[in-house]
Amino acid sequence: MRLSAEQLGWTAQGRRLLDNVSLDVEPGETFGLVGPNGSGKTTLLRMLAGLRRPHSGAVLVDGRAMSAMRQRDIARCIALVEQHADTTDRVTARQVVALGRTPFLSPLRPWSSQDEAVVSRALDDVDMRHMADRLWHTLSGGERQRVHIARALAQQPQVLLLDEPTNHLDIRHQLSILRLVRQLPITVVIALHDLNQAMDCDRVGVMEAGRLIDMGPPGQVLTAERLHHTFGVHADLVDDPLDGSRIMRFRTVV
Ligand SMILES: Nc1ncnc2c1ncn2[C@@H]1O[C@H](COP(=O)(O)OP(=O)(O)OP(=O)(O)O)[C@@H](O)[C@H]1O
Repeated sequence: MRLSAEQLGWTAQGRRLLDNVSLDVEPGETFGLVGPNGSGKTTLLRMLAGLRRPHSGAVLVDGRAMSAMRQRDIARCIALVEQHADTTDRVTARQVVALGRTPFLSPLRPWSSQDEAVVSRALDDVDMRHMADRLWHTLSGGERQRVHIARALAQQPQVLLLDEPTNHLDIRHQLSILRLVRQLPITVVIALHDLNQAMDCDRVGVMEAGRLIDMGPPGQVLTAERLHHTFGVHADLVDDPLDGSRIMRFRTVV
């Protein structure tokens, strides 16, 4: 499924938080969104998920205006994993993941063993099956994050939007979640602060002060000059002698 943004704009309290953002994410592509704190990544992801309406411009899903789609239809094809999603309800991990099936349920299509299997598979994918019956408030930050990713996977989306999905995870779970996301045959837009992780995306886009100022293959976009000008750090780019991949070594603040 193709996800497009056409000249998106959003203003709050006189500040232009998204400024003329245009983007085409191809079916099956993994697109990384990078940029300093406050550059607009979350604002853009929420708009791509249909949770925030643009003040100008449009989001298109396979060429169809999202503004003309019902929320339920959007939820049947697009899932968002938010950065700070939380719940105060007394629910188990499995119940949170089961919420991912909501867009598909109706009086004519009640909960079935197929839904149960999708939920179990999603819990397995994030290594949370063994904690499925734990209450939400007893889970650690990283465990909650994995449950939220499982909820999005249980939605079986064609477009998956992830807002810094690895920020609470230990290194093993970071690597396994990123590998899982890359292997999914769906369209993915993922906001990342770890620029070395962003190197594994098909393309990256750089946000700066609400604008998408550059996009392309990570090796072409994440240059020493870009790191200097947009991220305010001096860095060296070195080639890993084992596999030739590009690694960033951050040195000092500009
Ligand atoms: N509803 C709002 N009203 C006013 N300002 C807002 C609102 N929502 C977000 N902002 C501001 O918009 C800017 C962009 O925020 P956003 O969360 O999109 O950035 P981000 O790139 O995701 O940042 P981070 O890397 O810190 O998560 C920030 O300066 C934020 O304070």
